[in-house]
Amino acid sequence: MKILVTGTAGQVVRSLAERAVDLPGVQLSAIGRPQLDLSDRKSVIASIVSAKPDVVVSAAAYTAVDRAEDEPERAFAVNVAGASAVAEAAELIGAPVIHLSTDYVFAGDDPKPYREQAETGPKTVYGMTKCEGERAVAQSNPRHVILRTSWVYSPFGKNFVRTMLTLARDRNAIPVVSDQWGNPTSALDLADGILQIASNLGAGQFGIYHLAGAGDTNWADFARHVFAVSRTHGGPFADVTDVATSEYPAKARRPAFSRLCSEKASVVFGVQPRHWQTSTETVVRRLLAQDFHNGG
Ligand SMILES: NC(=O)C1=CN([C@@H]2O[C@H](COP(=O)(O)OP(=O)(O)OC[C@H]3O[C@@H](n4cnc5c(N)ncnc54)[C@H](O)[C@@H]3O)[C@@H](O)[C@H]2O)C=CC1
Repeated sequence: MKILVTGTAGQVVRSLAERAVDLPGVQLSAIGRPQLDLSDRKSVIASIVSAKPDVVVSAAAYTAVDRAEDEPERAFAVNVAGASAVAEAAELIGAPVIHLSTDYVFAGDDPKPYREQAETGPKTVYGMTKCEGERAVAQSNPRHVILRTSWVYSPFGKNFVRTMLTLARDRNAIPVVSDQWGNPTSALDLADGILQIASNLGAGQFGIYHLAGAGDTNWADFARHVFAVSRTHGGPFADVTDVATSEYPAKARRPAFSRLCSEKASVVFGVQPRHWQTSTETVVRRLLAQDFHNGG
């Protein structure tokens, strides 16, 4: 099976590349700028059609949540028109598309874990682009799996776990928001799930799914766990001070509740995400083993 992933540098694509290496019968390739630029429809269609994969994973996106508030046109162009072009290109060659989306499509005011059919109501430009992107993908290719995930971290690129470890090198105490709740998701676990879905995808299974780490937490407790693991392994650690969202202004409003219920993906595809604490341990250990403060 030939899997083509959009983007070459993102956390999810790098995790997919790593996890696919040992999978028999799977050939995974990644394509990003300049050959495939989501803001240039022609480049998207041409590069995907010429690669002729069996499955397309649409992982590249405009992911700068705060910056999107200042440049909505660019964010919409990439996350709606770009995502739509990826799905359309897959449709042209008869391939299904697995498209990554986010908890930001929800308003974030419901403490219960969101199920797939829950009403969307994004509060940020990024969330609006991803929400509209989902609709565009579904319209462009009926053979789609829209996979919403949340709080992604990994040994690669910029993410919360790397940021905490980097900050702890120079500080004894770090203020972290404690009133936003969600499911931290290791991109490595997400990659395993995506590969499992890609290998088992059949008629009747297309649609929207949630796939996030098991268990939930808030950012402050997430940071505490990162430091507990890091300390055990001789890495940097700091005291975490609880901070309210209202004391920590950001351009884009963060959802208070981002919990995703991943039961449907588990029932339909047999995908069982690991507990976030277990996966955090794996990622912290890997970050400590590399030069983590240099951006990965
Ligand atoms: N990082 C997170 O916490 C979460 C991410 N997601 C979604 O998961 C997917 C993957 O996220 P990550 O790997 O964490 O993102 P990332 O920010 O690590 O990587 C994004 C990738 O998209 C590429 N890209 C950006 N603009 C592009 C363009 N115009 N043309 C081609 N490539 C372009 C970048 O070069 C990069 O390789 C995205 O769809 C994102 O919206 C969903 C929920 C949470």
